Amino acid sequence: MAAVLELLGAWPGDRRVAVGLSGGVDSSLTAALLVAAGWEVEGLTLWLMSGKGSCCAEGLVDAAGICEQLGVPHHVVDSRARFQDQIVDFLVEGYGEGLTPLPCSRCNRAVKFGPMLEWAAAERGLNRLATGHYARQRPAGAAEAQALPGDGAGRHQLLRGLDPLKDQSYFLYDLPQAVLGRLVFPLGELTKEATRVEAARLGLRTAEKPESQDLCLADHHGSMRAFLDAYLPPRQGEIVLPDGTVLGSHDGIEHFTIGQRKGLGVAWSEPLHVVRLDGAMNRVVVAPRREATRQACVVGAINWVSIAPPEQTIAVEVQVRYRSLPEPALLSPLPETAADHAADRPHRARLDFAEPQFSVAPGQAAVFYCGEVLLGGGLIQAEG
Ligand SMILES: Nc1ncnc2c1ncn2[C@@H]1O[C@H](COP(=O)(O)OP(=O)(O)OP(=O)(O)O)[C@@H](O)[C@H]1O
Repeated sequence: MAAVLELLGAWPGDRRVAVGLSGGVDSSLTAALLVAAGWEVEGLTLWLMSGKGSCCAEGLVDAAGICEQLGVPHHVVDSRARFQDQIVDFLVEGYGEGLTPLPCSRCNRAVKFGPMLEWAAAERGLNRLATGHYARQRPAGAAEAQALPGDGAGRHQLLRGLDPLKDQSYFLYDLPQAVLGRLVFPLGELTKEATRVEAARLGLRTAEKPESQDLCLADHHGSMRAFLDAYLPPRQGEIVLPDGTVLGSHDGIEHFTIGQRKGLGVAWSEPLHVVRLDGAMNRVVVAPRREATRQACVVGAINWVSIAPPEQTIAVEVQVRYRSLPEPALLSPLPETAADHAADRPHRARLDFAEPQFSVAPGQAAVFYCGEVLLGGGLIQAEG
């Protein structure tokens, strides 16, 4: 803990900071550490959803309680409309089209970090934001000289959190440089275990709160299935082999994901996996495992973080899911199309995996690393 306090104590420049408080133990300790290191802290909670539960009313109360305990101001910003528009509607639309959309990175960019920084600057004159994410940020200039497969000059770097089991850098790949340069992640240096121990030692009232699920919407609705059922009416369709042979039926493609084997409800001579979700035909396509891997994929809407957009093929390690292991791949930039050019994330690339990959799901993020440094990331595109 002494090392974190030392790091925060030596942080260059402005020591006034808004802390994003969810009411959980991670953000509580983040605020407590910054206070202990002598920073001027104000708590900021985004009200994301109506209802009870730790993500809603309960979270707001716990966040207010922590601020009271630490003797710092607390602010609540009603962001329910933005969350509904940017996350809930986006998810429902994506699942309906047969994607496996990733809400968290989008939420961090469009709902949390950008809007929190804007609010803090406009309303409180605070230009820095801290959160309880397990990731690390190295300000441009402070970045240690390190061999990266691209030009990292003048860029703020994003690094994995030191706890390999909690590292959340994957969900932060889409943050723009202007945002990254204003962030502080005190917990990136800690393990989750150390966070719990320190929160208990400091007597923080949220120290014993149970870990939330990876996805807040699943927490809120009880399960992902319950969330989807609330928004998408059941739509009966077929489960088929790639040649069109009908093996069974389903009640909505949104309940399946690429690579899934269990719960298909079809019998075949060998185990089958979901290989494609066909939104137009409302079909789930299944095949034996050997047909469920991909040697390559196209990634779009890339956000380059710790290096400038490369002009040539580079070697990276890539994660195609939050919980997947980093795998070696070659990344080759693709020419921009007119549609790419119009978008705010114009860069696309092709990934050639060293080994065939399983569970490469359109809609999920492919995030590129060089060791602990997050280089960039983008969204896996549907085939063809
Ligand atoms: N509604 C919110 N308002 C403000 N900041 C938030 C909110 N939700 C999350 N955050 C910030 O993002 C960080 C990571 O959020 P995540 O949902 O992954 O929670 P977590 O890892 O369970 O953390 P915590 O224990 O603080 O809830 C939090 O630690 C907090 O700083």
